Amino acid sequence: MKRIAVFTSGGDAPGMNAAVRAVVRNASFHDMHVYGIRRGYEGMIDGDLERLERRDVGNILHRGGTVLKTARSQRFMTPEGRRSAYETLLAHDIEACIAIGGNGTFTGASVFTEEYDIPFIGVPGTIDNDLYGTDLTIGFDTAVNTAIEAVDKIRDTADSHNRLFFVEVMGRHAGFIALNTAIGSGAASALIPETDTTIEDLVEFLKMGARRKKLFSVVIVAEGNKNGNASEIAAQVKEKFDFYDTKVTIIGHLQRGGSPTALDRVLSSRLGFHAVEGLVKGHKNVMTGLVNGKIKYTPFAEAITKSKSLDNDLVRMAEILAL
Ligand SMILES: Nc1ncnc2c1ncn2[C@@H]1O[C@H](COP(=O)(O)OP(=O)(O)OP(=O)(O)O)[C@@H](O)[C@H]1O
Ligand SMILES: O=P(O)(O)OC[C@H]1O[C@](O)(CO)[C@@H](O)[C@@H]1O
Ligand SMILES: [Mg+2]
Repeated sequence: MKRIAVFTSGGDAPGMNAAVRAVVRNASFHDMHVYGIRRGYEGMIDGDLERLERRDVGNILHRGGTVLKTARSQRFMTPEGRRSAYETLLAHDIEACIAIGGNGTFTGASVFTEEYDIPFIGVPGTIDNDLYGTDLTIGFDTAVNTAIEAVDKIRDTADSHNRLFFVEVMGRHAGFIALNTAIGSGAASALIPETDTTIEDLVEFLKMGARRKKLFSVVIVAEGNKNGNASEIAAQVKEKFDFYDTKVTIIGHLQRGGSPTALDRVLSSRLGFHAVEGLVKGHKNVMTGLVNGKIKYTPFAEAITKSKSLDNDLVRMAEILAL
């Protein structure tokens, strides 16, 4: 294999640049030419790509965001868009692609590789950590660290004013960020999509805290939880229990930016490096993951259809430690 392409797609995640660097450097080691496609599938459709050499990916490992830019592409969802993307790859004699993104990106790759015979290897890059076939995704650790730092600050002011704060964190369909933020910041509770905590349950829990002289409280709300957004939940709780002065903070896209943590830098480097190793060994249409500390290749079909379950022990522990 002589010419490959790499691109980032979906939401950006801290560590994507480290993964791009690892792909380019290892592919160069194997005497391959690498093309960087800008703006994910959008750039693939538009022919927006250029050759990347070793020096082109210097000084990016520590930077957040993605130097290749990213996009959510409506056009790639159509057969016409995917045909244009294929024509771009043909025109540049690209023999394989390395896709850095989340479940949507690999769903797109799966559809594309059923239509066209070009091998793809996936690198899990999403702050949501919602991919089966890897214990961690690129950007998750940095996002959790950012959220915890924010909650530490909220605690100071919540404590000073005896207030109840609802802090909303990202996680479209998954509670990994919320649960880990709650544990790491010592929050009273986490409302996550994977559990069935109702407003009544939460109110009972907060009442118990108040009886135990808890003068302030922080509740972490995953955006994908079943009770609504943080403001809606705050309003419902206030109606049933108005002991605390209640405030809402949405951390939002702060969680997607910033320099990657050490863990994310090493993870991204390993996954990017082994994506190229996978291609060299003849793997195709698989996602490179890290399972129990070891590199594992999981077919796209499994990575996107199987769901990664939350560790129930962590859920139980979070509840007990918060009491
Ligand atoms: N069924 C599909 N068919 C074709 N392309 C798809 C499909 N699903 C997703 N894609 C492509 O993958 C892109 C990225 O997906 P998505 O926006 O869901 O982000 P993601 O990769 O899941 O990352 P993140 O969740 O971190 O934002 C989509 O914008 C679209 O171009
Ligand atoms: O930046 P956008 O396109 O609004 O996407 C936000 C979504 O992307 C993610 O950050 C990553 O999937 C989700 O947690 C969040 O719901
Ligand atoms: Mg996703």
